[in-house]
Amino acid sequence: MAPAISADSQNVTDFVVKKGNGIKGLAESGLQSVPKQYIQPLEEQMDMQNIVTHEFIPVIDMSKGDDLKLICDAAEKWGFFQVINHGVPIEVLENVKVATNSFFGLPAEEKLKYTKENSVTNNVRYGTSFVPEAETSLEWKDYLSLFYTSEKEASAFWPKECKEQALEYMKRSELLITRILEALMKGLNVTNIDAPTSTMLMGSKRINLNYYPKCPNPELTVGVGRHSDISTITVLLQDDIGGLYVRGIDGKGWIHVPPITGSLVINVGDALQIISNGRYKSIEHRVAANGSTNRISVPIFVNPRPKDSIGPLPELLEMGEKPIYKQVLYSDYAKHFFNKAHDGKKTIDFANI
Ligand SMILES: O=C(O)CCC(=O)C(=O)O
Ligand SMILES: [Fe+2]
Repeated sequence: MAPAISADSQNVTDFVVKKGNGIKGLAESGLQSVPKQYIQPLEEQMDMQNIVTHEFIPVIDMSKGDDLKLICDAAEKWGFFQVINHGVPIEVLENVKVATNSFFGLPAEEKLKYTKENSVTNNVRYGTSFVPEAETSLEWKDYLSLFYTSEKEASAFWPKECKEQALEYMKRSELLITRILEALMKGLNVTNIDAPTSTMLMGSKRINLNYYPKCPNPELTVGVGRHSDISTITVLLQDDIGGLYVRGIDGKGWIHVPPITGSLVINVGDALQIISNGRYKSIEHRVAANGSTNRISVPIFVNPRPKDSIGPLPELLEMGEKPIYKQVLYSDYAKHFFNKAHDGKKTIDFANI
């Protein structure tokens, strides 16, 4: 099939970014090769020589009663783990995947209503890549990002194709999130989580619906470039396709996070690395593009509130630890992250002392 649009750069940007077709629309137009703005520099392309196959991120069974130490050890060593028997019903997970496909299945003119230019609220955003205006190479991904403020606002503004399912997934994950954060705090000898600590750990939430269309040259581009999340923790639902890679513990190589039906991937974000004074690690990760099939994922980013100031917990400093991060306003930290292309672990330098 001939491409519906010419490969001219301006045309591609117009079609994908401005007209709301997304990279999904472009991929479905029958394109034979990735347009040049999607070609990543050689050092960012996925090199299969760099895949570590003898190491695995832990899988923790939350029903066994021995999860506390396993969670803390995994967060310290790997920054990533998967949980099974976590209490979030499988139908809730299946429903949010179906809803993700429903949203991205909408015609471009419907999705266009939620772009940065058109959305009636900053808290609902449909977009493509990460920050197209700041990136030299684009990422092969479309997304819908939903910042939760209240049930009322979500009911009024979230797209009807995914509103209920996304809200249900968020609500049903709350207990799991609390349990994991409490375990992580216990690991730091913080047993009394007071109100300010609680809001710093989980005062706000953002849910993203990610869509990675099938790609004609997956080796040349990326689904998501190397980055660490800026959350305290991220709860990620992925489908059964695979493609998420996590930096190995020695900083070398990439470890695949294999899809496990019914599981959720948990990772530490920069905010928790800062709050824990470097004890828990926010590990770099990336998503490969796929040459044979579409992929979806649905992360919940558990965050401080924008107006919260974050820094190493006073309890740690009182125990004699020397702070390695300063206090930063979370909204400043987030702004720093969202104003530039993904750049691995560099974001956290913003909070270095
Ligand atoms: O799609 C995935 O598996 C991960 C996505 C991701 O890293 C992110 O949205 O921050
Ligand atoms: Fe991420």
